[in-house]
Amino acid sequence: MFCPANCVTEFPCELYHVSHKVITSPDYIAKIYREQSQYPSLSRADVGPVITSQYGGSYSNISTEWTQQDLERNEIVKFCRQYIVFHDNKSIVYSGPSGNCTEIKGELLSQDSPSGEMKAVMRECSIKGEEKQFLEIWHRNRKIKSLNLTELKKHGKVYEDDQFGCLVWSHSETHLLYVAEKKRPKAESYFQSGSESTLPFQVHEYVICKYVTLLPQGDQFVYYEDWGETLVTKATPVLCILDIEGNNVSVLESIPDSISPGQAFWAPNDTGVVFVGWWHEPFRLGLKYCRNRRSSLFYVDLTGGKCERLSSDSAAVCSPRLSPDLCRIVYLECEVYGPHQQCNKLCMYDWYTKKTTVVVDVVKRAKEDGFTGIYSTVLSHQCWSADSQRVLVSCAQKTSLTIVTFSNMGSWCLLTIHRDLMVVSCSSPNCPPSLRVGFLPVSGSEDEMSWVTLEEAQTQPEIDWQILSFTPPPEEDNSQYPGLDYEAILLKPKDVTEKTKLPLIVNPHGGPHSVIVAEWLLSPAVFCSVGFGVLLVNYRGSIGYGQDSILSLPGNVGTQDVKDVQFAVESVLKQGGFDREKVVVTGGSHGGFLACHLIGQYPDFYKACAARNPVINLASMIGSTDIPDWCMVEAGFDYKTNTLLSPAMLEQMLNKSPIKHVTQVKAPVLLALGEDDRRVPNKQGLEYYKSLKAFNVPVRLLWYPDNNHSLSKVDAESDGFMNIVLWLIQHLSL
Ligand SMILES: CSCC[C@H](NC=O)C(=O)N[C@@H](CO)C(=O)O
Repeated sequence: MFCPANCVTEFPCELYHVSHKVITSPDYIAKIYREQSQYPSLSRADVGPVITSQYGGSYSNISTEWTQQDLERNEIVKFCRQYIVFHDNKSIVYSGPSGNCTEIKGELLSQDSPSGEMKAVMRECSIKGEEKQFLEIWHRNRKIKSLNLTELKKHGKVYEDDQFGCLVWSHSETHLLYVAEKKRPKAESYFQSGSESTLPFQVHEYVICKYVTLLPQGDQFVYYEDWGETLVTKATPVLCILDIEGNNVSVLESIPDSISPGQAFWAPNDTGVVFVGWWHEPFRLGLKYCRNRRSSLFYVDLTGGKCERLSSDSAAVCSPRLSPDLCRIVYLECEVYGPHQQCNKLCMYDWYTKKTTVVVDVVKRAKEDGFTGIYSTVLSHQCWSADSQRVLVSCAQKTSLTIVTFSNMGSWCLLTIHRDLMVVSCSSPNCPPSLRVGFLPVSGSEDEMSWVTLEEAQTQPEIDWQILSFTPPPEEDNSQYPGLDYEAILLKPKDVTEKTKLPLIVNPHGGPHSVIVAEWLLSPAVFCSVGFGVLLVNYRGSIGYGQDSILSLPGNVGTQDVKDVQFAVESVLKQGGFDREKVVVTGGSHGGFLACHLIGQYPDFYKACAARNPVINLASMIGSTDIPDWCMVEAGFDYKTNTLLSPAMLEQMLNKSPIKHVTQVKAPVLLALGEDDRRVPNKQGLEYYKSLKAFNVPVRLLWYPDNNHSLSKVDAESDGFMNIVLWLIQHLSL
């Protein structure tokens, strides 16, 4: 085998180990990528009912779902694995896998019934080339029902997304609740309708066909507003109920026309349905990554059909979860508009007294206990302790993803909790996700938590990482929000000799109100294994550091965030170990905005840049993105749906944009754009591409058809990674 560091000696050679020269062989880099992309992520876990064996011991079955890139098939595969956990309801006696992995195909949604006796599956499959959706009921070892929802024509496609979608058993296990697109009347043209002679008669602009359905003529090309990035096929959701015994699907009609329902579940005693309703008037704004959309909790009574609002009508809510004693509902609430992700309140609605209390309030700044607030975008579907007294929330706490107080390093994500048996995914930048279980200790003894590992993960011995803290220099302090610190995660190859000077990749996250937590991250891990240092910066404005940090950024984008990143990089360079002549910057979306700002504002500092779907010009983006409010808020204005843009506002947006500095840019730029990006339309990247060309800056543009903002399809992600790493190697002359 040849040395991946491209020297002539036999591998592993001294050069590779001692000087940690960057691996430059594309084949070898691809090999590392392939290996590290094979570590799967945990996407879900369900705990079955407690079973008492004939020998008296108790056990629970745990079913887990994982996802993994399949580079050969060019798709993300989903598979499941079962485990058995023997316990005494307080501690685990014995545990282990109860079989091998099985790939899951065609399942849009699935849910076990509360007793664990049955399972419902929403399945999509192709029959004679046509996509059909089925709702299946499984009982023990057989499928007892398979309802062809497509043929039934009660509604359009079923919603399988995290925003609206659900598949929920009634407490009685007789009905199933789900969300689907509202049925659209098949529109006819005025000229190419079936045939005039077969149409019986015409009433105004409608045609009564077969005396039953109204077919609107001329509506064929009417625009349906959708819910934006990743939700482009979703416009008008409706709540649907299947009566299992009667094989009957009904669509709930009594929901106000001005709201779109989702995240539904059955009310206590199955008297009705509780759901989140998003207001969509005067028009829909994108929902993906946008927690700040006006929405409330509603209850629709199934006997009288009355629909009532249970929470404030001027807030944004999500993730309502009913307690095991069926008495209370907890949910997350935050402000409407403003930053897209914010610190949440954890609210609780008492079903019987109809009173709402705030369990955890917004945290402006961490107090002595260090708690920085709740930043989750979703609560685990099962998040209550068995006694309905405690709620478990996993959320960013600075750079850690933490479950309440149970961990300090790395990231812990609660997958589920059932009768106090918790299932978590646990990872860190040098260790892929492992699966652990443990019983929630009694209240007050949470520190005594002990975990059992069901699925071990291999620590990557070549990766070292640490969390760094920064205090901005006095001239960069924010006078309105003074004294805010921020952090970064630094990954570097292990066992580097003292003399070695590593190249450094700077990577600020997107959002900007998001965070990079210390979890397993594929690209940084591969960059590090290839021989780069990687600095992931959580500049002021990131979530997980208190609401004040978030609020410090709008109006200051392009300056405060840029300077925070630059200060972090300079501080790391001062520590030594990195080559200041070999610093490059990468980023996606707002991270791409920062990357392009950095090469414009520090033209001699960065030697190359790679940006995925970057925001380039706020003024030209506001008319085409699915979230125009983002452009106004980040540029420092309040958003109203009826605001008319003035030249002064557009000027301010332009002044805060990377395009403003394009004439200074020297670093060669690699752009990766998604053809179907609705969030940062590819015209943004194209605008930059043309400007760079005009100013003779080397630029290469990668265009990914059938990809949206995240460029996360397997071929786009893997091709993007290889192109980026080779672009950086080329322009650093490694
Ligand atoms: C109008 S696009 C604003 C940037 C975008 N924010 C929200 O969607 C962004 O930076 N997205 C991040 C994720 O938060 C990304 O990495 O795509």
